[in-house]
Amino acid sequence: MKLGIATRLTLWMAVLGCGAAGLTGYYAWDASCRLERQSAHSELLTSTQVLARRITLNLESIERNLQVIARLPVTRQVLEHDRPDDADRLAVLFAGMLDANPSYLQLRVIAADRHGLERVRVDRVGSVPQRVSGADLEEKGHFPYVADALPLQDGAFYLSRISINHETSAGAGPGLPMLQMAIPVREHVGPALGVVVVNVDLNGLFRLLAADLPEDYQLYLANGAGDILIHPDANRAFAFDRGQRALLQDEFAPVAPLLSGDRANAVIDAPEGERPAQIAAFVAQNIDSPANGDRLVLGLSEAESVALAQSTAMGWALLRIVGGTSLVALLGALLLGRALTRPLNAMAASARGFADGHEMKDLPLRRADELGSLARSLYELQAQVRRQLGELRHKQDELAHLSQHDSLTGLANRRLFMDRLEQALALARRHGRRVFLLFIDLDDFKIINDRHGHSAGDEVLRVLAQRLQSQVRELDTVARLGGDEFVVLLGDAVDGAQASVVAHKLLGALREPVSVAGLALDIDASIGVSNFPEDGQSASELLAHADRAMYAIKALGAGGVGFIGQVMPGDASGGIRSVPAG
Ligand SMILES: Nc1nc2c(ncn2[C@@H]2O[C@H](COP(=O)(O)OP(=O)(O)OP(=O)(O)O)[C@@H](O)[C@H]2O)c(=O)[nH]1
Repeated sequence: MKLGIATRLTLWMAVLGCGAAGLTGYYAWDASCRLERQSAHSELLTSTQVLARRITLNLESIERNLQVIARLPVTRQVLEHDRPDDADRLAVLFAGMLDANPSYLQLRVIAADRHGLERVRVDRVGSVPQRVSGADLEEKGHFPYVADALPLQDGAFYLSRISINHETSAGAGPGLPMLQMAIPVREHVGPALGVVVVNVDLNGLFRLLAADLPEDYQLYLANGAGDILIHPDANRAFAFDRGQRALLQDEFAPVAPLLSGDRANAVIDAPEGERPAQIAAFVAQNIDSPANGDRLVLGLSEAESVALAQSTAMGWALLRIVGGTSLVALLGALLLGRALTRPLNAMAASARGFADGHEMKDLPLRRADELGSLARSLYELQAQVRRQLGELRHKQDELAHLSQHDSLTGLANRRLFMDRLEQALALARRHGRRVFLLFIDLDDFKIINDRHGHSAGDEVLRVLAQRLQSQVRELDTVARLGGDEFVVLLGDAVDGAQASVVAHKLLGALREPVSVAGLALDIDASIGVSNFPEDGQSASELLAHADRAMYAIKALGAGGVGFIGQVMPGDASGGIRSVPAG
């Protein structure tokens, strides 16, 4: 199928318009996605770093609280003297501290002697601090938070690994992920009297720390081996406690350098797998204590769809804009295509009309653009073609005239004369009319040429031709057969008398002197007359008889008019009858 300019133009413009709008939209959306992703990376990393810093600060705060308790005189007195009053006062303090610190599960003072007997202990039961006393107090000397903390220097503290609390006898937090911190209590010098121990609820601690983070952030925590401690999917946390293994580096491979200490942080674009695509940031945080150090890896993640929500919304908005722009481009292309092709079609129709002989009209001549220029060119072309056609017709007319007329005198030539004679004979046959033919030959014309020159002879021929023409009527035909021979066809002469009158009138006109180059030249002529139907039936027959009559007159030597047809016996002219003038 052949497409027109309008269709092709429309398609091209539509493709270009839609393509340009689509590319612009795509690159704008892509740039927006990249910027928003970078922004999400940066926000996540900063939030994770802030969270890690909060952990450190929180642990420092816990340590400070324990230091304060360890240095209280009442704490030492409880350990040294085991007086109930002191224990009561310390228990009230512990209850107040549990109230003030929701992540504290348990606060205890444990003696170094008596196998590490708990002296003062306050547990959190539900949300209420509750003192444990009397026979419910237990010996804890064999637990690391006692055994490892007692030898510590003043100011140092013990920090347990994060684990699930399996102390079945413990009044608070059984089965919960937990962190224990302990500080020795001593006089200025000498061995420790005991330890102050706090059990911290890990989940509670992180709930507090992460309370002001956006809701869609998900928290990860792993120990130095990569064991997951906190995970959005609770089933993956503390897998080692159930004899399984769930490692953060298995889920997020780029975390491995953080665990080995090669890197401090990592930002990850986790592709879609078991869960939707995520953006995550991880920070390694050393938890140093004189007794045992550990490394924690803390992470925050956000679903990519949430992180890039604005870009997604912008993508849809861009899609609508691109769709609208494409529609406008399509309409514009359609209108432009029509605007361009309508005048072109009109011009094409005009040109076709011109080819069929009509004048070109409705051309957009006043337009200032290329179409206007094309229209003006067409208009000029039309004018030129018309001019040239006119000239051609004129030349054709000239040629036609030349082919039928004598170039010297302008009279009809032999061909035209014979045509007219044939026509006249046909009419005469049909209407039963007569036709008279006069054959005129100038006498001694050669002498004029010889004496006065050929051009003078020409002038004489022209003058005499005009005289002949002026003496006959419009229906009659005067022709020059060549040289000094003329013929006259009398179209409506009815009889010989009328023909004779005309012949003598012509002879008289010829005999008038002709002025050439200041000379008055006398001319004479011999005229032979034949007529249809008496003297012949055909044109050539009539012409030959008129010629014969003319020669017969010429032979008499004095010019004049002679008729053929009525043979006069004994006439020396051989049937030629000389007709006297008038
Ligand atoms: N100037 C001029 N002379 C012509 C033209 N055509 C023929 N002639 C001359 O006309 C003359 C005709 O000569 P002829 O046929 O002998 O006739 P004539 O001299 O009139 O003699 P007769 O007919 O016997 O009276 C010749 O000299 C031709 O050269 C022409 O177009 N112009």
